[in-house]
Amino acid sequence: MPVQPLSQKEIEDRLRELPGWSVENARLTRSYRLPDHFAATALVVHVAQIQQELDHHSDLTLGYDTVALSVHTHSAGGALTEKDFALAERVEAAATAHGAR
Ligand SMILES: C[C@H](O)[C@H](O)[C@H]1CNC2=NC(N)=NC(=O)C2=N1
Repeated sequence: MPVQPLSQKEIEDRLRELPGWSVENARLTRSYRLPDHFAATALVVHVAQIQQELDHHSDLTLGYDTVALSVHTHSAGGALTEKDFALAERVEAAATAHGAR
């Protein structure tokens, strides 16, 4: 079943539940600072596991002590959908566990 684009109101409501996340260039976006490079790398691996589990994949960028991600739903023509917010919620919990801020 195709996943439906969220309305602007739904997106704004969801964003209120996800501090630090925003919509940039029509993609749901967040960047994190980690304690060191190894912690940042571990978060990337954890996010990769979550993405495989959800079958939904962000663009992920690893820096020295930073991890940045952005996501939209390819199969909805690049719109934001429930899948993007479900991924963001899982990533947010993982990031906290890895000491991200
Ligand atoms: C076949 C596979 O389920 C699809 O290609 C999935 C994989 N990961 C995905 N990730 C994202 N961000 N959008 C998609 O539409 C998408 N589709």
